[in-house]
Amino acid sequence: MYKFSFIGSGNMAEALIKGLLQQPGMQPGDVLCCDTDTQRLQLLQERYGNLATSTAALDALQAQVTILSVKPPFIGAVAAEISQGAGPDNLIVSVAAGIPLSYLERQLPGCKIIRAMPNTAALVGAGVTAYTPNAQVSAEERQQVQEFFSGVGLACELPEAQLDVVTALSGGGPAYLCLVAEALSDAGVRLGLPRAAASSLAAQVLAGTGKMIQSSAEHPAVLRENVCSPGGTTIEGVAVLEEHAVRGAFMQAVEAAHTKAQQLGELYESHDR
Ligand SMILES: NC(=O)C1=CN([C@@H]2O[C@H](COP(=O)(O)OP(=O)(O)OC[C@H]3O[C@@H](n4cnc5c(N)ncnc54)[C@H](O)[C@@H]3O)[C@@H](O)[C@H]2O)C=CC1
Ligand SMILES: O=C(O)[C@@H]1CCC=N1
Repeated sequence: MYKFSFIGSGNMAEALIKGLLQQPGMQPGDVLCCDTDTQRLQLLQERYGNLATSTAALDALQAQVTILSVKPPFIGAVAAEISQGAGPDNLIVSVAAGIPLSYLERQLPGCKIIRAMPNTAALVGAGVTAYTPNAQVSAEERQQVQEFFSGVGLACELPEAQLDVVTALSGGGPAYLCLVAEALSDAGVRLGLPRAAASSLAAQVLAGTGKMIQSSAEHPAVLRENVCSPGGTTIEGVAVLEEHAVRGAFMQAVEAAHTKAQQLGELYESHDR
C-alpha cells in the first residue's frame, strides 16, 4: 500500500510530492504517480528518485490517500476510470479548481472525498491549503488530510462555499506575486542592475516581506508606513502605484478568478460527466 498516489502528475502534484518528500520518514517509494504522459513520469523519477509510476489511473487506488490532480476538464474521465474500483475504503482528495463535492460524489458514489485547494508554494513547504470533507470522511481521516497538507505548509478546513474564494486568492496567489517579482526585477534592470542581482533582490523582498507580515503584530499598512519616510523616496513610488490603482487591480484580479471558479462549478453542478 502506497501512502499517497496522484492521478495527474503535473505542476501541482509535483509541488505536493516535493514538499512531502522533505518530511521525515517519507521515501519516494511511498508515492505512486499516475499520468498518461510517460515522459512526465520519467522526468519525475529523474528529479525525485524511485517514485512508483503507472499510466493506469486505477492503480492509484492502492494508496491510503489518492489525490486527483488532473485539470478540471479531465476530472470526469478520470472519475469514470476509477469508479470501477473505488469504494468506501478509498480516501480521494480532489485539488481541481471549481469542481464541487456534489459532482465528485455523483461520479464516485460511497467514497470518502475531500475537495481541497492547495498552492504551488507546497514545493518549498510554504503552501497553503483549505479543504472540505464530505460526510463519509471520519474525524481520523480529516486529521490524516490535515497532516498531509500541513506537512507542506498551512492547512485548514473551511466550508465548501468558501473554496472558490480560496482558489482565487491563495490558489492563484503565487502567479500574482511572481508577476510582481518579475516586474520589480525588470525595473531594476531598466535602471541598470544586472539581471541576476535584480531578480535576487526582488525575490528576497517578497520572501522577507511575507515573513515580516506573518511574524509582526502590526497591520501591513503600518509596515508599509514604516518604509515611507516623510519626503523620502518610497512614498514617491507608492504614489505612482496608487495613481495606477494597483490595489483595485489586485482586488479585481481575485474577483475575476473567483468568477471563473464559480462558472466552472456551475458547469459541473448540472453535468453528469
Ligand atoms: N497549478 C496550480 O497552481 C494549481 C493547480 N490546482 C489544480 O490542480 C490540477 C492540476 O493542475 P496542474 O498541475 O497545474 O496541471 P498540469 O497540466 O501541470 O498537470 C496535469 C497532469 O495530468 C495529466 N493527465 C491528463 N489526463 C490524465 C488522465 N486521464 N490520467 C492521468 N493523468 C492525466 C497530464 O499529463 C498532466 O501531467 C487542476 O485541477 C488545477 O485546478 C490547484 C491549485 C493550484
Ligand atoms: O489557474 C487555475 O485554474 C489553478 C487553480 C488555482 C491555481 N491554478
